Amino acid sequence: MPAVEIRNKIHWIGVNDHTTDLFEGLWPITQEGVSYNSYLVNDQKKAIIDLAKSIKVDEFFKRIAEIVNPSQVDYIILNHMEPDHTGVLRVLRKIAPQAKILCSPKAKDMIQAFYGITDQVQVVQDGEEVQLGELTLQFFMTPFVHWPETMMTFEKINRILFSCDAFGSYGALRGAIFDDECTDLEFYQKQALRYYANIVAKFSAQVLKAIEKLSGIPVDIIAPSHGLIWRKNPSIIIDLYKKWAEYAKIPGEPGITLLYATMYGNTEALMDSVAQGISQTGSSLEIFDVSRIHTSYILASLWSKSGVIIGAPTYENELFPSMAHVLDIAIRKGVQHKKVAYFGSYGWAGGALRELEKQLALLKWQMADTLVFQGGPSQEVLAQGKEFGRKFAEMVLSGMNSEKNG
Ligand SMILES: Cc1cc2nc3c(=O)[nH]c(=O)nc-3n(C[C@H](O)[C@H](O)[C@H](O)COP(=O)(O)O)c2cc1C
Repeated sequence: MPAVEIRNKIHWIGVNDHTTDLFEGLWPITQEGVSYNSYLVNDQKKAIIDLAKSIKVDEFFKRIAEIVNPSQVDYIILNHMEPDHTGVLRVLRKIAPQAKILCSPKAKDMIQAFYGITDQVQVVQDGEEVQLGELTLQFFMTPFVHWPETMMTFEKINRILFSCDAFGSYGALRGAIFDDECTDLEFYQKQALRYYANIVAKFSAQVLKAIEKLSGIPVDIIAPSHGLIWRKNPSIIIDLYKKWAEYAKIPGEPGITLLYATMYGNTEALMDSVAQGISQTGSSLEIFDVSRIHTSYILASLWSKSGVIIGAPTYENELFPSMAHVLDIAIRKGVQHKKVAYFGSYGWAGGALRELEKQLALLKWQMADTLVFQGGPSQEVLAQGKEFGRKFAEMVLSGMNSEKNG
């Protein structure tokens, strides 16, 4: 996709990545892709704000060359050191050795550690400004959104906030780079939530701090490093980020994530009854077979919904491994404050619940109900399952004030 003018003298010079299967080596993007948004300010001085992953080197330099000769770049602004934004730095340094790298105090050592670059690195302080001619860039430290060295860059005349990972999403750009040109905002909002739950959620307290810190700045356009540029309605993505960051402190919106795993269909049979019971209440419901659906997608649901139902059989005296894995990732990502219920089949002595309770203690999720059964579910157990789902969903919908009953 060729460079796109955002405002006079300011261009998007990003690249789409359709070949990386796992973002950060972990999160699937085979279907969705991702963009590495980079920006060129072509004033008396020329500045590039954030770069791209090294595999996109050819395309990236072609994009710069559409606007300026890459050797004439004066400033390279690194908001964040993660290699999806800095991977082409060594090449750019070779092409434009005179260009000054501007970065946060914490990023200086990291530039040396990641790329062996020490000269022409200039640290900027919180609030510091750099005049490029008509346009002025101002820097704001936003630590841990997403790494400790992260900062954001604000162009004062056009009021554009180059926010790096904050307000970003998975999803390659499909021709439209602006929110007002995009015919499928829902796709990017969904991918923004998945991106948030996978990558940013752990730092929700710092996200809220950053939003609060920047609230006094008159922002017209949010230009993140991944996904759409929000120029018509930046408040949409700001409000979503605020809401998602708050979910680190509260259970989330009323609704249920139903996770299940099954070897021979016994637990799955009960899952259908449980889902039937839930659906009678009108509660929102997302169902995931945890052995087949990647945790990346499950985390988005877990992060945003207040209730979780776990259906899994006993496996070698413990919880079924793929369920234990999902919950382990939820522990690492700090998914907390949920109400939870468990059901599952066992063959002779059970044991899944024992291990689950250890994980729930780490998650600080509150167990509301359990339903364990031996072998296949009888008609009676299926009826109990339906009731179990209905009762739990009603509790979730009513704000989850009911006491523990399992
Ligand atoms: C590899 C394997 C290990 C199992 N380990 C246990 C166990 O330790 N304790 C137990 O009570 N049942 C155990 N079972 C039996 C299952 O829990 C039982 O078959 C259950 O009905 C399976 O539910 P599903 O059809 O939903 O997978 C095991 C089954 C398999 C295949």
